[in-house]
Formats: sequence, structure tokens, C-alpha cells
Amino acid sequence: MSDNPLSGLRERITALDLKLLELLAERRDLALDVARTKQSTHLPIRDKERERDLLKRLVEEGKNHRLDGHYITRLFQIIIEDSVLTQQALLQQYVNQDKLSSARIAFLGPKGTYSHLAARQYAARHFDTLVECGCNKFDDIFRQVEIGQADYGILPIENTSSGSINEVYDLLQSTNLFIVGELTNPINHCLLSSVDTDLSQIEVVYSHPQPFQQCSQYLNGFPDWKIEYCESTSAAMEKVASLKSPKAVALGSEPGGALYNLQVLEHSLANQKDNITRFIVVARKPVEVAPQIPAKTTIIMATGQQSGALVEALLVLRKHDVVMTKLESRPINGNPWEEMFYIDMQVNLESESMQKALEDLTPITRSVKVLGCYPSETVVPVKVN
Ligand SMILES: O=C(O)C(=O)C[C@]1(C(=O)O)C=C[C@@H](O)C=C1
Repeated sequence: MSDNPLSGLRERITALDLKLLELLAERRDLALDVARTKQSTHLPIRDKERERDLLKRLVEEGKNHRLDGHYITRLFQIIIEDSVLTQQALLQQYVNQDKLSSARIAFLGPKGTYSHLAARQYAARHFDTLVECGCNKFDDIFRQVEIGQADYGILPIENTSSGSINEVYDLLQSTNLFIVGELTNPINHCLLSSVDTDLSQIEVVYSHPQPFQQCSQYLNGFPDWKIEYCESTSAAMEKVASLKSPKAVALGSEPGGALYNLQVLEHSLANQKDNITRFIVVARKPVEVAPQIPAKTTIIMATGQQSGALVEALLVLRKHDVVMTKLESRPINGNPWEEMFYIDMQVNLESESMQKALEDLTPITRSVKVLGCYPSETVVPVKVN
């Protein structure tokens, strides 16, 4: 008998949690059966009416067990999101007949970066095993995939605090890879230390330029801290782990820090409360998106320099009811003052409206290239009152 007074109760809690896991796996299997039925009956994956009814009922039932409605809603929103994304991944396999059991994914490494966590998350839903290819720079990621050393590359493209990641946009201009997927992940920046310390002892902070930008307001409160740029957040964590000094901290994620035995001093440091990064997934072959799944199409376009050229192009999208979700412009390398436009649209490339829009864009632009059509993995939760 253990003399820990909690051990009996903890064993019972563990047993219940294990049962919950079994139930979650059973629910996921049922959701996959639903996806197979939707595949043959051409019904859309998402049914918000059903989600709303289910959540309402669960919140009501929860009350009988004195479970808070907010808690029930949050919990089941996560379960439903997983269900939607798992169903989408299955349909995508059917449509593209490309079930890779093992995938090599290139990301900005080493282990512990936000890109590494995103790669693991993407792989968990799409492949049985992941071969991790940590790279030192964004252009190495593109190259690894281009030369066939990796099957996929994962790259951050925009963040709610720091905006677009220009380096990645610029690399998209010259690659022959396609965008085949996206992920949006909450990014919780923490101050991480390797030994016991407090804010008054800190002299230097290590991180990638992006987290420094995203946490600028917090860092402005400590003007004496020296900023040291690293190639990735995990390179910063490695550095801090090796220094073992109360004066040195890294800015990065809690799960990443755990890989280097770092402890969290402060968390949620970004300028925006909802600090979210959108990652894109690139591959050598484009994919098709099943019509039951919300799709996004990204094009890259150069207009002439005549007045109103961009407006004219955007009017084409309006004419065909194509909803634009993002417009970004970047200079064209070697052509000073000329711009390349990147347009994300909520539309399937195969749809008549997108095909017609492309037809109309071709004669009025200098170039249009489709960077890819991919499933939108942003599952906006339904609201229940
Ligand atoms: O009932 C369905 O149609 C499902 O696909 C299952 C489920 C769920 O997991 O509960 C998932 C997605 C839909 O938006 C609604 C509900």
C-alpha cells in the first residue's frame, strides 16, 4: 500500500480519463463513418445546424450534472473541430488517392519551434509516421522539398500580431512548389529560463525576430534587457539551456521549452490577446479539394503599371462572386517599384466561378499563377446562447 493519501483517488481519476480516451477514439471512428457516407451522398462535411443542436443539448444535460455551460461548450468545440478536420483529411485522401503512411516534413528547426509543433500536428492528422527534417532557414525548407529530400514543407505565413512574414511571401515568388494545406495555431509566447531566476535578474533575451516583434509591447516595459536574435526560437532555447544563467532567458513556447528543460517565468506575452499564426504546407504536386470541404485558392499576380490595374483585377473577382480573404503585395526582385500581388480566396479552383475569373484575369494582367488550392483548416466554432 502506498502511503500517499491521494493515490487511491488518483487511480480512479486515471481510470476514468483512460475511459474518456476510449470514448473519444470511438467517437472519431463514428465521425469517419459519417465522412464516408458524406462522400457517397455528396453532403458537406460541416453541418452547423447539427453542431448547434448538439451543443445546446449537451449544455442542457450538463446542467443536470452541475457542469458549467461554458466549460462544456469549449470542450465539445475542440472535439467537433477534431472531428471536422479528421473527416476533411479522409475525404482529401479519397480525392487525391495519395495516402502516404510516412511523410518527411521540413520545418524551421531545431526541435521545439512553433513550426515543429505545427508539423507534428499536421502529420498526426494526415500520416501514420512523421520523419522530421528541421532546417535552419526558410529557403532551406523550400529547397529540401524542391529536391525531393522532404515531401512537405511547413512555413509560417502570417501572424495576428506581427502581420505577414515577408520572407516566406518572397520565396513563394520563385518556387515551383504548390500550397497544399494550411493550419492556424494559437501562439503563446513565454519567457523561459534554465535556472531559478526572476525578472529583476534578467539581462538578455534570446529569440527569433518574429516573437520579438509580436511581444514588443511587453518588452518595451524592460528597456534594459538586451535583445539577441537567433535563427529560431529553439536555437534561442538551446542557447539559454547551455548558458544555465539567471541573467539569460528565451522567448518561445512552453512545449518547446519543455524539450530543453526550461521553466516558464511569464506567459501570454504577445501584443494581441489572440496571437495566432497561419502556416502553409507546400509540396511538389498540387492537390484537389473535395467539393464537400471549404477550399481556399491562392494566386500570385503581376498587373501592369497603368492606373486602376489592380482595381480592374479585383472587379473580376467581384463579378464572379469570389470572396477574397487576403491581399498582400511584395516588390518584384530586379524590377524596382513593381509589385507582385498575392490573393487568397475562399473558393475551390475547380469551381466555375474561379475558372471564369482566371479566364478574365489572364488578358488584363501581366502574369497570373495559381499557387494552390487547399482545404481551409480554420474551423470557426458555432455559437450557442
Ligand atoms: O453529424 C455530422 O454530420 C458530423 O459530421 C459529425 C459532427 C460531430 O463531430 O459531431 C462533425 C461535423 C459536423 O459539422 C457536425 C457534427
